[in-house]
Amino acid sequence: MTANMHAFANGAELAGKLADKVAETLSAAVAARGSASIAVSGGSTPKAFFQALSSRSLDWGKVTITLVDERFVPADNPRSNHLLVQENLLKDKAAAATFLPLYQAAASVEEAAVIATEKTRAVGHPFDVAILGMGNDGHTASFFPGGSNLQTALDPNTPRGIITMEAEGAGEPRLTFTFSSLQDARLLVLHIEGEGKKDVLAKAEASGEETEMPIRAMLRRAASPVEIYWAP
Ligand SMILES: O=C1O[C@H](COP(=O)(O)O)[C@@H](O)[C@H](O)[C@H]1O
Repeated sequence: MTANMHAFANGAELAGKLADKVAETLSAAVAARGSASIAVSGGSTPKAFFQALSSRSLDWGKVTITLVDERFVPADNPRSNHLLVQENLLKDKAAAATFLPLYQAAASVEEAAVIATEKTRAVGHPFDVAILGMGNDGHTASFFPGGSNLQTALDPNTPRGIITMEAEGAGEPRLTFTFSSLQDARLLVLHIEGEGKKDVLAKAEASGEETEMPIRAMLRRAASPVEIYWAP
């Protein structure tokens, strides 16, 4: 519905300011409801933000962290989003948080999605914070153009939870929270960096099918305003 642009001079400044905003939102959630939840993205962009957030003082013991999406690979795989979070966020002060992984050592990705949905059922009604990324193809979470379950993932009537996604641009089969799970986060952030991503965002903001650039679903239909954090 609404998107607000927050532009910073560089990635380090963005990481610090976003960490401040997220820490403030999580602290307010703990004060208001006794606990807080955050779903974060993987990929190459969020590393500095994770490191900044891990140093912020708040009652991390009352915070649950999960992933927006994950590859169907175990946590020791270099492409695992869990590994990225483990190495960059679940340390320092944030080591006291509870982490709920999406990957499950199940026989199939479909079975893993069912188990992950069950294990994350208690959080995210709505999430206090959801941090989205965006690929150069306009995907967010694992909502890939041409994805096997894309229509279901983007359907506002698909319940909260995790579904599978396979797509040419995705590499491994994926596990992803659905659109309905993420779009009403109390703080909904799109974190992107670089001139290239700014151009992709401009294209996404223009007219066109959601299925061609699935980030459009968030930009157009999310119940919460999308707070865009960008740096060159
Ligand atoms: O595949 C993924 O990529 C996107 C964007 O990643 P980036 O490397 O361009 O920052 C990310 O948001 C998503 O969580 C991840 O699984």
